[in-house]
Amino acid sequence: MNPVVVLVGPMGVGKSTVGQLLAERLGVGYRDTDEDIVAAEGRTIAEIFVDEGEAAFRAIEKQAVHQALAEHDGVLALGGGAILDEDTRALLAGQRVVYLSMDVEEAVKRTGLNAARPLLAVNPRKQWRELMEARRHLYEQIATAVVATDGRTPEEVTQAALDALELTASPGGQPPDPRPEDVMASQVTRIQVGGTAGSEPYEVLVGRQLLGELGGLIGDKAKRVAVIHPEALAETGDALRADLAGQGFEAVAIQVPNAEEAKTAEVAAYCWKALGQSGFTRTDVVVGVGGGATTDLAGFVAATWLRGVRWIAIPTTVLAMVDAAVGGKTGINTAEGKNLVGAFHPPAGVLCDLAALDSLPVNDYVSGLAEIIKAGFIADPAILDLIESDPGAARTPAGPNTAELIERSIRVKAEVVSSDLKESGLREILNYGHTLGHAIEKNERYKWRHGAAVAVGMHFAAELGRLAGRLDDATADRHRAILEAVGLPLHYRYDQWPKLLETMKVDKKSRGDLLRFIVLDGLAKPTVLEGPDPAVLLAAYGEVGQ
Ligand SMILES: NC(=O)c1ccc[n+]([C@@H]2O[C@H](COP(=O)([O-])OP(=O)(O)OC[C@H]3O[C@@H](n4cnc5c(N)ncnc54)[C@H](O)[C@@H]3O)[C@@H](O)[C@H]2O)c1
Ligand SMILES: O=C(O)C(=O)C[C@@H](O)[C@H](O)[C@H](O)COP(=O)(O)O
Repeated sequence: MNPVVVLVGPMGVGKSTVGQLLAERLGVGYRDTDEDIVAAEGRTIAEIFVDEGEAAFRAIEKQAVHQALAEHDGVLALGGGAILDEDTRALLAGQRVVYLSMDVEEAVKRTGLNAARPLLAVNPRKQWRELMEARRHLYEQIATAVVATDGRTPEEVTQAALDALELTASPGGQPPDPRPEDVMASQVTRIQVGGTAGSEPYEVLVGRQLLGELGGLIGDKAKRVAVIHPEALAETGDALRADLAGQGFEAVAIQVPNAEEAKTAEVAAYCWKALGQSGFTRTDVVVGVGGGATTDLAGFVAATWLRGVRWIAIPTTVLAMVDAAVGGKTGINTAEGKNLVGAFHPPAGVLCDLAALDSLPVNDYVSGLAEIIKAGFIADPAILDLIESDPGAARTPAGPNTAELIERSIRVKAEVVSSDLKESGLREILNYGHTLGHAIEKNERYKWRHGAAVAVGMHFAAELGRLAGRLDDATADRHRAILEAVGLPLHYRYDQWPKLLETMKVDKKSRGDLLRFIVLDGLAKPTVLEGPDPAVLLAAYGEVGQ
Protein backbone atom coordinates (compact mmCIF):
# COMPACT_ATOMS: atom_id res chain seq x y z
CA MET A 1 0.00 0.00 0.00
CA ASN A 2 1.23 3.55 -0.80
CA PRO A 3 -0.07 6.96 0.26
CA VAL A 4 -1.69 8.92 -2.59
CA VAL A 5 0.40 11.92 -1.63
CA VAL A 6 3.16 12.41 0.93
CA LEU A 7 3.71 15.95 2.20
CA VAL A 8 7.15 17.03 3.32
CA GLY A 9 8.58 20.41 4.27
CA PRO A 10 9.80 22.41 7.23
CA MET A 11 7.89 22.60 10.46
CA GLY A 12 5.23 25.28 10.47
CA VAL A 13 4.84 25.29 6.70
CA GLY A 14 1.22 24.13 6.98
CA LYS A 15 1.51 20.41 6.19
CA SER A 16 -1.35 19.50 8.55
CA THR A 17 -3.79 22.13 7.28
CA VAL A 18 -2.95 21.57 3.64
CA GLY A 19 -2.83 17.80 4.17
CA GLN A 20 -6.36 17.76 5.55
CA LEU A 21 -7.64 19.99 2.76
CA LEU A 22 -5.93 17.78 0.16
CA ALA A 23 -7.42 14.66 1.70
CA GLU A 24 -10.87 16.24 1.63
CA ARG A 25 -10.50 17.29 -2.00
CA LEU A 26 -9.26 13.83 -3.03
CA GLY A 27 -11.81 11.96 -0.93
CA VAL A 28 -9.15 10.02 1.01
CA GLY A 29 -7.99 9.79 4.62
CA TYR A 30 -5.39 11.97 6.29
CA ARG A 31 -2.58 10.88 8.59
CA ASP A 32 0.24 12.78 10.27
CA THR A 33 3.31 10.97 11.63
CA ASP A 34 3.92 13.61 14.34
CA GLU A 35 0.42 12.86 15.67
CA ASP A 36 1.15 9.11 15.51
CA ILE A 37 4.28 9.65 17.63
CA VAL A 38 2.53 11.82 20.21
CA ALA A 39 -0.29 9.24 20.52
CA ALA A 40 2.09 6.27 20.81
CA GLU A 41 4.50 7.94 23.24
CA GLY A 42 1.99 9.83 25.36
CA ARG A 43 4.34 12.84 25.24
CA THR A 44 4.72 15.90 23.04
CA ILE A 45 7.55 16.03 20.52
CA ALA A 46 9.22 18.81 22.55
CA GLU A 47 9.12 16.57 25.61
CA ILE A 48 10.74 13.67 23.75
CA PHE A 49 13.49 16.03 22.57
CA VAL A 50 14.10 17.33 26.09
CA ASP A 51 13.90 13.87 27.74
CA GLU A 52 15.90 11.82 25.25
CA GLY A 53 17.59 14.12 22.75
CA GLU A 54 17.27 14.44 18.98
CA ALA A 55 18.89 11.10 18.02
CA ALA A 56 16.38 9.12 20.08
CA PHE A 57 13.52 11.13 18.65
CA ARG A 58 14.72 10.44 15.09
CA ALA A 59 14.76 6.70 15.77
CA ILE A 60 11.16 6.83 17.04
CA GLU A 61 10.21 9.00 14.08
CA LYS A 62 11.80 6.64 11.55
CA GLN A 63 9.76 3.75 12.83
CA ALA A 64 6.54 5.77 12.81
CA VAL A 65 7.16 6.99 9.27
CA HIS A 66 7.95 3.53 7.87
CA GLN A 67 4.85 2.11 9.51
CA ALA A 68 2.62 4.87 8.13
CA LEU A 69 4.10 4.51 4.64
CA ALA A 70 3.27 0.82 4.70
CA GLU A 71 -0.25 1.21 6.13
CA HIS A 72 -1.74 4.42 4.80
CA ASP A 73 -3.30 4.96 1.38
CA GLY A 74 -4.44 8.58 1.75
CA VAL A 75 -2.56 11.83 2.32
CA LEU A 76 0.38 11.47 4.68
CA ALA A 77 2.22 14.39 6.32
CA LEU A 78 5.74 13.79 7.64
CA GLY A 79 7.55 15.73 10.36
CA GLY A 80 10.01 18.38 9.15
CA GLY A 81 13.14 16.31 9.81
CA ALA A 82 11.87 12.90 8.73
CA ILE A 83 13.71 13.16 5.41
CA LEU A 84 17.08 13.34 7.19
CA ASP A 85 16.98 9.56 7.38
CA GLU A 86 18.49 7.86 4.34
CA ASP A 87 16.26 4.77 4.52
CA THR A 88 13.18 6.97 4.69
CA ARG A 89 14.33 8.87 1.61
CA ALA A 90 14.86 5.58 -0.21
CA LEU A 91 11.32 4.49 0.72
CA LEU A 92 9.94 7.76 -0.65
CA ALA A 93 11.60 7.30 -4.06
CA GLY A 94 8.98 6.66 -6.71
CA GLN A 95 6.12 7.99 -4.56
CA ARG A 96 4.17 11.20 -5.07
CA VAL A 97 5.93 13.57 -2.72
CA VAL A 98 5.01 17.25 -2.45
CA TYR A 99 7.54 19.57 -0.85
CA LEU A 100 5.78 22.56 0.71
CA SER A 101 8.36 25.32 0.82
CA MET A 102 8.62 28.73 2.47
CA ASP A 103 11.35 31.30 2.77
CA VAL A 104 13.19 32.11 5.98
CA GLU A 105 11.37 35.36 6.73
CA GLU A 106 8.02 33.62 6.30
CA ALA A 107 9.20 30.80 8.55
CA VAL A 108 10.24 33.21 11.31
CA LYS A 109 6.94 35.06 10.94
CA ARG A 110 4.93 31.84 11.24
CA THR A 111 6.79 30.08 14.02
CA GLY A 112 8.82 32.78 15.77
CA LEU A 113 10.05 31.66 19.18
CA ASN A 114 7.55 28.85 19.50
CA ALA A 115 8.91 26.66 22.28
CA ALA A 116 6.84 23.73 21.03
CA ARG A 117 9.29 23.58 18.14
CA PRO A 118 12.43 22.44 19.85
CA LEU A 119 14.93 23.17 17.10
CA LEU A 120 14.12 26.87 17.00
CA ALA A 121 14.16 27.88 20.62
CA VAL A 122 16.87 30.53 20.31
CA ASN A 123 17.84 33.00 17.57
CA PRO A 124 15.15 31.74 15.18
CA ARG A 125 16.29 33.58 12.05
CA LYS A 126 19.82 32.18 12.18
CA GLN A 127 18.54 28.72 13.12
CA TRP A 128 15.99 28.75 10.33
CA ARG A 129 18.57 29.74 7.77
CA GLU A 130 20.86 26.91 8.84
CA LEU A 131 18.03 24.42 9.02
CA MET A 132 16.82 25.33 5.54
CA GLU A 133 20.32 25.21 4.10
CA ALA A 134 20.85 21.75 5.54
CA ARG A 135 17.52 20.32 4.47
CA ARG A 136 16.39 22.07 1.30
CA HIS A 137 18.37 19.85 -1.07
CA LEU A 138 17.03 16.74 0.67
CA TYR A 139 13.45 17.90 0.25
CA GLU A 140 14.13 18.73 -3.39
CA GLN A 141 15.87 15.40 -3.97
CA ILE A 142 12.79 13.40 -3.06
CA ALA A 143 10.06 15.80 -4.21
CA THR A 144 8.08 15.17 -7.33
CA ALA A 145 6.50 18.62 -6.94
CA VAL A 146 7.59 21.74 -5.09
CA VAL A 147 4.81 24.09 -3.99
CA ALA A 148 5.73 27.49 -2.53
CA THR A 149 3.48 28.56 0.32
CA ASP A 150 4.70 32.14 0.86
CA GLY A 151 1.82 34.60 0.74
CA ARG A 152 -0.66 31.89 -0.20
CA THR A 153 -3.74 30.70 1.71
CA PRO A 154 -3.98 26.98 2.58
CA GLU A 155 -6.69 26.66 -0.09
CA GLU A 156 -4.40 28.18 -2.72
CA VAL A 157 -1.54 25.91 -1.67
CA THR A 158 -3.85 22.90 -1.87
CA GLN A 159 -4.95 23.85 -5.37
CA ALA A 160 -1.34 24.44 -6.41
CA ALA A 161 -0.41 20.97 -5.15
CA LEU A 162 -3.30 19.38 -7.06
CA ASP A 163 -2.29 21.28 -10.20
CA ALA A 164 1.38 20.38 -9.82
CA LEU A 165 0.53 16.71 -9.47
CA GLU A 166 -2.13 16.91 -12.16
CA LEU A 167 -4.59 15.36 -9.72
CA THR A 168 -8.30 16.05 -10.01
CA ALA A 169 -10.23 16.65 -6.84
CA SER A 170 -12.88 13.96 -6.39
CA PRO A 171 -14.88 14.73 -3.24
CA GLY A 172 -16.25 11.52 -1.93
CA GLY A 173 -14.93 9.67 -4.96
CA GLN A 174 -12.25 7.08 -5.50
CA PRO A 175 -8.69 8.08 -4.77
CA PRO A 176 -6.68 8.37 -7.98
CA ASP A 177 -4.05 5.77 -8.81
CA PRO A 178 -0.61 6.97 -7.99
CA ARG A 179 1.13 7.92 -11.23
CA PRO A 180 4.66 8.77 -10.26
CA GLU A 181 5.70 9.06 -13.87
CA ASP A 182 3.43 12.02 -14.54
CA VAL A 183 4.68 14.28 -11.82
CA MET A 184 8.16 15.17 -12.97
CA ALA A 185 6.74 18.16 -14.86
CA SER A 186 6.95 20.25 -11.73
CA GLN A 187 10.71 20.01 -11.68
CA VAL A 188 13.05 22.65 -13.01
CA THR A 189 13.02 23.29 -16.76
CA ARG A 190 16.39 24.07 -18.33
CA ILE A 191 16.56 25.91 -21.63
CA GLN A 192 19.89 26.31 -23.33
CA VAL A 193 20.82 29.61 -24.98
CA GLY A 194 23.81 30.29 -27.20
CA GLY A 195 26.53 27.80 -27.89
CA THR A 196 26.27 28.57 -31.59
CA ALA A 197 27.55 31.48 -33.70
CA GLY A 198 30.56 31.83 -31.41
CA SER A 199 28.61 32.61 -28.24
CA GLU A 200 29.13 30.85 -24.91
CA PRO A 201 26.21 28.58 -23.99
CA TYR A 202 24.27 29.21 -20.81
CA GLU A 203 21.05 27.96 -19.27
CA VAL A 204 17.78 29.58 -18.32
CA LEU A 205 16.23 27.69 -15.41
CA VAL A 206 12.50 27.94 -14.77
CA GLY A 207 11.00 26.55 -11.57
CA ARG A 208 10.87 27.24 -7.89
CA GLN A 209 13.46 27.30 -5.12
CA LEU A 210 16.26 27.92 -7.60
CA LEU A 211 18.61 29.97 -5.45
CA GLY A 212 20.57 26.85 -4.56
CA GLU A 213 21.87 27.04 -8.15
CA LEU A 214 23.44 30.47 -7.64
CA GLY A 215 26.66 29.32 -5.94
CA GLY A 216 27.46 26.95 -8.81
CA LEU A 217 26.86 29.67 -11.39
CA ILE A 218 29.10 32.12 -9.57
CA GLY A 219 31.84 29.53 -9.70
CA ASP A 220 34.94 29.12 -7.59
CA LYS A 221 37.06 31.90 -9.10
CA ALA A 222 35.03 34.74 -7.62
CA LYS A 223 35.92 36.36 -4.34
CA ARG A 224 33.40 39.21 -4.50
CA VAL A 225 29.77 39.29 -5.61
CA ALA A 226 27.72 42.45 -6.16
CA VAL A 227 23.94 42.02 -5.93
CA ILE A 228 22.23 44.81 -7.87
CA HIS A 229 18.54 45.08 -6.90
CA PRO A 230 15.76 47.67 -7.06
CA GLU A 231 14.33 49.48 -4.07
CA ALA A 232 11.18 47.32 -4.22
CA LEU A 233 13.29 44.21 -3.58
CA ALA A 234 15.41 45.60 -0.75
CA GLU A 235 14.75 42.59 1.48
CA THR A 236 15.44 40.10 -1.28
CA GLY A 237 18.65 41.89 -2.19
CA ASP A 238 19.83 41.91 1.38
CA ALA A 239 18.85 38.28 1.99
CA LEU A 240 20.82 37.27 -1.12
CA ARG A 241 23.81 39.29 0.03
CA ALA A 242 23.65 37.66 3.47
CA ASP A 243 23.38 34.16 1.95
CA LEU A 244 26.36 34.79 -0.31
CA ALA A 245 28.35 36.20 2.61
CA GLY A 246 27.42 33.02 4.50
CA GLN A 247 28.92 31.03 1.61
CA GLY A 248 32.22 32.90 2.06
CA PHE A 249 31.97 35.59 -0.65
CA GLU A 250 32.63 39.26 0.02
CA ALA A 251 29.12 40.25 -0.95
CA VAL A 252 27.77 43.76 -1.44
CA ALA A 253 24.18 44.76 -2.19
CA ILE A 254 23.78 47.74 -4.52
CA GLN A 255 20.29 49.21 -4.34
CA VAL A 256 19.11 51.10 -7.42
CA PRO A 257 15.85 52.95 -8.14
CA ASN A 258 12.79 51.02 -9.30
CA ALA A 259 11.92 50.62 -12.97
CA GLU A 260 13.30 52.89 -15.71
CA GLU A 261 14.83 55.34 -13.26
CA ALA A 262 17.58 52.76 -12.85
CA LYS A 263 18.48 52.81 -16.54
CA THR A 264 20.52 56.02 -16.50
CA ALA A 265 24.18 56.91 -16.84
CA GLU A 266 24.06 58.33 -13.29
CA VAL A 267 22.87 55.07 -11.77
CA ALA A 268 25.40 53.08 -13.81
CA ALA A 269 28.13 55.41 -12.49
CA TYR A 270 26.88 54.85 -8.94
CA CYS A 271 27.24 51.07 -9.46
CA TRP A 272 30.72 51.44 -10.95
CA LYS A 273 31.70 53.45 -7.90
CA ALA A 274 30.41 50.71 -5.58
CA LEU A 275 32.36 48.08 -7.54
CA GLY A 276 35.49 50.22 -7.45
CA GLN A 277 35.20 50.76 -3.74
CA SER A 278 34.80 47.07 -3.06
CA GLY A 279 37.89 46.20 -5.14
CA PHE A 280 35.93 44.26 -7.76
CA THR A 281 38.27 42.33 -10.11
CA ARG A 282 37.83 40.49 -13.40
CA THR A 283 37.03 37.20 -11.69
CA ASP A 284 34.27 38.71 -9.53
CA VAL A 285 30.60 38.42 -10.37
CA VAL A 286 27.57 40.73 -10.70
CA VAL A 287 24.12 39.35 -9.86
CA GLY A 288 21.13 41.34 -11.16
CA VAL A 289 17.91 40.56 -9.30
CA GLY A 290 14.77 42.39 -10.33
CA GLY A 291 12.68 43.34 -13.34
CA GLY A 292 13.95 44.02 -16.84
CA ALA A 293 15.10 47.52 -15.97
CA THR A 294 17.34 46.13 -13.23
CA THR A 295 18.69 43.23 -15.29
CA ASP A 296 19.36 45.59 -18.25
CA LEU A 297 21.31 47.87 -15.91
CA ALA A 298 23.11 45.09 -14.03
CA GLY A 299 24.15 43.43 -17.30
CA PHE A 300 25.37 46.79 -18.61
CA VAL A 301 27.39 47.43 -15.46
CA ALA A 302 28.90 43.95 -15.80
CA ALA A 303 29.61 44.52 -19.51
CA THR A 304 31.44 47.76 -18.87
CA TRP A 305 33.30 47.06 -15.61
CA LEU A 306 36.91 46.19 -16.52
CA ARG A 307 35.52 45.69 -20.07
CA GLY A 308 33.36 42.80 -18.99
CA VAL A 309 32.86 40.59 -15.95
CA ARG A 310 30.63 37.56 -15.42
CA TRP A 311 27.02 38.23 -14.47
CA ILE A 312 23.96 36.23 -13.51
CA ALA A 313 20.36 37.32 -13.96
CA ILE A 314 17.63 36.55 -11.45
CA PRO A 315 14.57 38.04 -13.15
CA THR A 316 11.63 38.70 -10.84
CA THR A 317 9.02 39.96 -13.32
CA VAL A 318 7.37 37.93 -16.03
CA LEU A 319 8.72 40.34 -18.64
CA ALA A 320 12.29 39.96 -17.45
CA MET A 321 11.94 36.17 -17.34
CA VAL A 322 10.65 35.81 -20.87
CA ASP A 323 12.66 38.55 -22.51
CA ALA A 324 14.92 41.07 -20.79
CA ALA A 325 17.14 38.69 -18.83
CA VAL A 326 17.64 36.33 -21.77
CA GLY A 327 19.79 37.11 -24.78
CA GLY A 328 22.47 39.47 -23.55
CA LYS A 329 21.09 42.84 -24.68
CA THR A 330 22.08 45.14 -21.84
CA GLY A 331 21.80 48.90 -21.68
CA ILE A 332 20.54 52.21 -20.40
CA ASN A 333 18.40 55.02 -21.80
CA THR A 334 19.46 58.56 -22.68
CA ALA A 335 17.38 61.71 -23.03
CA GLU A 336 17.38 61.04 -26.78
CA GLY A 337 15.95 57.57 -26.63
CA LYS A 338 15.48 54.11 -25.21
CA ASN A 339 18.45 51.73 -24.76
CA LEU A 340 20.67 53.99 -26.85
CA VAL A 341 23.78 53.02 -24.88
CA GLY A 342 24.51 49.37 -24.23
CA ALA A 343 26.38 46.22 -25.06
CA PHE A 344 25.73 42.63 -26.02
CA HIS A 345 26.92 40.78 -22.94
CA PRO A 346 25.15 37.47 -22.24
CA PRO A 347 24.72 36.31 -18.65
CA ALA A 348 26.37 33.15 -17.33
CA GLY A 349 22.95 31.88 -16.30
CA VAL A 350 19.37 32.97 -15.68
CA LEU A 351 17.30 31.81 -12.71
CA CYS A 352 13.54 32.31 -13.20
CA ASP A 353 12.03 31.53 -9.83
CA LEU A 354 8.29 31.56 -10.44
CA ALA A 355 7.60 32.24 -6.74
CA ALA A 356 8.91 35.79 -7.31
CA LEU A 357 5.86 36.55 -9.44
CA ASP A 358 3.48 36.21 -6.51
CA SER A 359 4.46 39.65 -5.19
CA LEU A 360 4.37 41.41 -8.54
CA PRO A 361 1.66 44.11 -8.87
CA VAL A 362 -0.94 43.07 -11.43
CA ASN A 363 -0.15 45.92 -13.84
CA ASP A 364 3.49 44.88 -13.96
CA TYR A 365 2.44 41.26 -14.46
CA VAL A 366 0.12 42.18 -17.35
CA SER A 367 2.81 44.39 -18.88
CA GLY A 368 4.94 41.25 -19.26
CA LEU A 369 2.16 39.55 -21.20
CA ALA A 370 2.88 41.96 -24.06
CA GLU A 371 6.24 40.28 -24.70
CA ILE A 372 4.65 36.84 -24.34
CA ILE A 373 2.01 37.80 -26.90
CA LYS A 374 4.80 39.15 -29.13
CA ALA A 375 6.48 35.74 -29.00
CA GLY A 376 3.12 34.21 -29.96
CA PHE A 377 2.65 36.41 -33.03
CA ILE A 378 6.21 36.21 -34.34
CA ALA A 379 6.92 32.52 -33.73
CA ASP A 380 4.70 30.37 -31.52
CA PRO A 381 0.93 30.77 -32.05
CA ALA A 382 0.22 28.10 -29.40
CA ILE A 383 0.97 30.91 -26.93
CA LEU A 384 -1.94 32.89 -28.36
CA ASP A 385 -4.26 29.87 -28.13
CA LEU A 386 -3.34 29.35 -24.48
CA ILE A 387 -4.04 32.98 -23.58
CA GLU A 388 -7.25 33.14 -25.59
CA SER A 389 -8.53 30.00 -23.86
CA ASP A 390 -8.77 32.00 -20.61
CA PRO A 391 -7.46 35.58 -20.79
CA GLY A 392 -8.49 36.24 -17.18
CA ALA A 393 -6.32 33.40 -15.90
CA ALA A 394 -3.40 34.62 -18.02
CA ARG A 395 -3.39 37.85 -15.99
CA THR A 396 -2.21 36.13 -12.82
CA PRO A 397 0.74 33.93 -11.87
CA ALA A 398 -1.73 31.47 -10.34
CA GLY A 399 -3.21 30.77 -13.81
CA PRO A 400 -2.89 27.16 -14.99
CA ASN A 401 -0.73 28.02 -18.00
CA THR A 402 1.77 30.38 -16.39
CA ALA A 403 4.80 28.10 -16.52
CA GLU A 404 4.01 26.94 -20.06
CA LEU A 405 3.57 30.51 -21.33
CA ILE A 406 6.84 31.56 -19.77
CA GLU A 407 8.76 28.54 -21.01
CA ARG A 408 7.41 28.79 -24.55
CA SER A 409 8.31 32.47 -24.73
CA ILE A 410 11.82 31.82 -23.43
CA ARG A 411 12.26 29.10 -26.05
CA VAL A 412 11.31 31.55 -28.81
CA LYS A 413 13.83 34.07 -27.55
CA ALA A 414 16.51 31.43 -26.95
CA GLU A 415 16.23 30.09 -30.47
CA VAL A 416 16.49 33.53 -32.07
CA VAL A 417 19.38 34.90 -30.00
CA SER A 418 21.28 31.64 -30.25
CA SER A 419 21.59 32.08 -33.98
CA ASP A 420 21.96 35.87 -34.08
CA LEU A 421 23.33 37.27 -30.83
CA LYS A 422 24.34 40.64 -32.21
CA GLU A 423 21.23 41.38 -34.26
CA SER A 424 22.70 41.19 -37.68
CA GLY A 425 19.44 39.87 -39.09
CA LEU A 426 16.98 37.42 -37.56
CA ARG A 427 17.12 38.94 -34.06
CA GLU A 428 15.32 42.03 -35.35
CA ILE A 429 12.07 40.09 -35.23
CA LEU A 430 12.17 40.36 -31.42
CA ASN A 431 11.68 44.08 -31.94
CA TYR A 432 8.11 43.52 -33.19
CA GLY A 433 5.99 46.38 -31.79
CA HIS A 434 9.03 48.10 -30.31
CA THR A 435 9.67 50.79 -32.93
CA LEU A 436 6.59 52.76 -31.95
CA GLY A 437 6.63 51.32 -28.40
CA HIS A 438 10.05 52.79 -27.60
CA ALA A 439 9.02 56.15 -29.09
CA ILE A 440 5.97 56.22 -26.81
CA GLU A 441 8.13 55.36 -23.79
CA LYS A 442 10.48 58.24 -24.57
CA ASN A 443 7.55 60.58 -25.17
CA GLU A 444 6.19 59.63 -21.75
CA ARG A 445 9.63 60.20 -20.17
CA TYR A 446 9.76 56.48 -19.39
CA LYS A 447 6.74 56.63 -17.07
CA TRP A 448 4.72 54.17 -19.15
CA ARG A 449 5.36 50.49 -18.54
CA HIS A 450 7.42 48.92 -21.34
CA GLY A 451 4.82 46.22 -22.04
CA ALA A 452 2.01 48.74 -22.32
CA ALA A 453 3.96 50.76 -24.89
CA VAL A 454 4.87 47.58 -26.80
CA ALA A 455 1.17 46.58 -26.85
CA VAL A 456 0.26 49.84 -28.59
CA GLY A 457 3.29 49.31 -30.82
CA MET A 458 2.12 45.83 -31.83
CA HIS A 459 -1.34 47.15 -32.63
CA PHE A 460 0.36 49.74 -34.87
CA ALA A 461 2.61 47.10 -36.49
CA ALA A 462 -0.43 44.93 -37.22
CA GLU A 463 -2.27 47.83 -38.87
CA LEU A 464 0.88 48.73 -40.79
CA GLY A 465 1.21 45.14 -41.99
CA ARG A 466 -2.42 45.11 -43.03
CA LEU A 467 -2.27 48.45 -44.87
CA ALA A 468 1.01 47.49 -46.56
CA GLY A 469 -0.82 44.50 -48.00
CA ARG A 470 1.20 41.97 -45.98
CA LEU A 471 -1.07 40.83 -43.19
CA ASP A 472 -4.48 39.18 -43.46
CA ASP A 473 -7.40 40.84 -41.66
CA ALA A 474 -8.02 37.95 -39.27
CA THR A 475 -4.49 38.02 -37.87
CA ALA A 476 -4.47 41.82 -37.67
CA ASP A 477 -7.81 41.78 -35.81
CA ARG A 478 -6.50 39.07 -33.51
CA HIS A 479 -3.94 41.57 -32.19
CA ARG A 480 -6.63 43.92 -30.94
CA ALA A 481 -8.71 41.15 -29.46
CA ILE A 482 -5.99 39.41 -27.48
CA LEU A 483 -4.30 42.60 -26.22
CA GLU A 484 -7.63 43.99 -25.12
CA ALA A 485 -8.67 40.69 -23.51
CA VAL A 486 -5.70 40.71 -21.12
CA GLY A 487 -6.11 44.42 -20.37
CA LEU A 488 -3.26 45.92 -22.40
CA PRO A 489 -3.73 49.29 -24.14
CA LEU A 490 -4.26 49.67 -27.90
CA HIS A 491 -4.22 53.43 -28.30
CA TYR A 492 -2.08 56.50 -27.78
CA ARG A 493 -2.44 60.25 -28.34
CA TYR A 494 -3.11 61.09 -32.00
CA ASP A 495 -1.57 64.57 -31.75
CA GLN A 496 1.83 63.10 -30.81
CA TRP A 497 2.45 61.50 -34.21
CA PRO A 498 5.03 64.07 -35.49
CA LYS A 499 7.13 63.63 -32.34
CA LEU A 500 6.83 59.85 -32.42
CA LEU A 501 7.88 59.80 -36.06
CA GLU A 502 10.99 61.86 -35.29
CA THR A 503 11.98 59.47 -32.50
CA MET A 504 11.39 56.41 -34.68
CA LYS A 505 13.90 57.80 -37.18
CA VAL A 506 16.71 57.10 -34.68
CA ASP A 507 15.44 53.63 -33.80
CA LYS A 508 18.30 51.10 -33.83
CA LYS A 509 16.83 49.34 -36.87
CA SER A 510 16.95 52.54 -38.98
CA ARG A 511 19.69 52.77 -41.58
CA GLY A 512 20.49 56.34 -42.58
CA ASP A 513 17.17 57.94 -43.46
CA LEU A 514 15.51 54.57 -44.02
CA LEU A 515 12.83 53.71 -41.48
CA ARG A 516 12.48 49.96 -40.90
CA PHE A 517 9.68 48.10 -39.11
CA ILE A 518 9.06 44.47 -38.24
CA VAL A 519 5.68 43.43 -39.61
CA LEU A 520 4.01 40.08 -40.23
CA ASP A 521 3.51 38.44 -43.61
CA GLY A 522 1.09 36.16 -41.80
CA LEU A 523 0.88 34.46 -38.41
CA ALA A 524 4.41 33.61 -37.21
CA LYS A 525 5.92 35.05 -40.39
CA PRO A 526 7.83 38.13 -39.31
CA THR A 527 9.59 40.22 -41.91
CA VAL A 528 11.12 43.67 -42.35
CA LEU A 529 9.17 46.50 -43.98
CA GLU A 530 11.65 49.08 -45.22
CA GLY A 531 10.86 52.72 -45.99
CA PRO A 532 7.08 52.48 -45.91
CA ASP A 533 5.11 55.18 -47.70
CA PRO A 534 4.57 58.03 -45.17
CA ALA A 535 0.86 58.02 -46.06
CA VAL A 536 0.62 54.34 -45.10
CA LEU A 537 2.42 55.02 -41.84
CA LEU A 538 0.04 57.85 -41.00
CA ALA A 539 -2.98 55.74 -41.93
CA ALA A 540 -1.78 52.95 -39.64
CA TYR A 541 -1.34 55.42 -36.84
CA GLY A 542 -4.85 56.66 -37.60
CA GLU A 543 -6.11 53.32 -36.23
CA VAL A 544 -4.00 53.68 -33.08
CA GLY A 545 -4.17 57.40 -32.29
CA GLN A 546 -7.02 58.85 -30.28
N1 LIG B 1 17.33 43.39 -22.68
C1 LIG B 1 16.27 42.97 -23.31
O1 LIG B 1 16.36 42.15 -24.22
C2 LIG B 1 14.94 43.49 -22.92
C3 LIG B 1 13.79 42.84 -23.35
C4 LIG B 1 12.56 43.30 -22.95
C5 LIG B 1 12.49 44.40 -22.11
N2 LIG B 1 13.61 44.99 -21.66
C6 LIG B 1 13.56 46.11 -20.74
O2 LIG B 1 12.93 45.66 -19.54
C7 LIG B 1 12.37 46.78 -18.87
C8 LIG B 1 10.99 46.45 -18.37
O3 LIG B 1 11.09 45.39 -17.45
P1 LIG B 1 9.91 45.02 -16.43
O4 LIG B 1 8.63 45.01 -17.13
O5 LIG B 1 10.36 43.83 -15.73
O6 LIG B 1 9.83 46.28 -15.50
P2 LIG B 1 10.71 46.83 -14.29
O7 LIG B 1 12.05 46.29 -14.23
O8 LIG B 1 10.57 48.30 -14.42
O9 LIG B 1 9.88 46.30 -13.03
C9 LIG B 1 8.60 46.80 -12.77
C10 LIG B 1 8.46 47.20 -11.29
O10 LIG B 1 8.28 46.05 -10.50
C11 LIG B 1 9.24 46.02 -9.42
N3 LIG B 1 9.48 44.60 -9.18
C12 LIG B 1 10.29 43.77 -9.86
N4 LIG B 1 10.12 42.51 -9.44
C13 LIG B 1 9.19 42.54 -8.46
C14 LIG B 1 8.57 41.55 -7.66
N5 LIG B 1 8.86 40.25 -7.81
N6 LIG B 1 7.67 41.93 -6.76
C15 LIG B 1 7.33 43.25 -6.63
N7 LIG B 1 7.85 44.24 -7.38
C16 LIG B 1 8.77 43.88 -8.29
C17 LIG B 1 10.40 46.82 -9.98
O11 LIG B 1 11.22 47.34 -8.96
C18 LIG B 1 9.66 47.92 -10.73
O12 LIG B 1 9.24 48.94 -9.88
C19 LIG B 1 12.40 47.92 -19.85
O13 LIG B 1 13.44 48.79 -19.52
C20 LIG B 1 12.69 47.25 -21.16
O14 LIG B 1 13.35 48.11 -22.06
C21 LIG B 1 14.84 44.57 -22.06
O1 LIG C 1 16.20 40.97 -27.51
C1 LIG C 1 15.92 41.68 -28.46
O2 LIG C 1 16.61 41.74 -29.47
C2 LIG C 1 14.72 42.53 -28.45
O3 LIG C 1 14.52 43.35 -29.30
C3 LIG C 1 13.79 42.31 -27.31
C4 LIG C 1 12.93 43.50 -26.98
O4 LIG C 1 11.75 42.99 -26.41
C5 LIG C 1 13.58 44.41 -25.94
O5 LIG C 1 12.69 45.41 -25.53
C6 LIG C 1 14.92 45.00 -26.29
O6 LIG C 1 15.48 45.64 -25.18
C7 LIG C 1 14.82 46.04 -27.36
O7 LIG C 1 16.08 46.27 -27.82
P1 LIG C 1 16.48 47.54 -28.66
O8 LIG C 1 17.72 47.12 -29.34
O9 LIG C 1 15.38 47.88 -29.58
O10 LIG C 1 16.70 48.63 -27.69
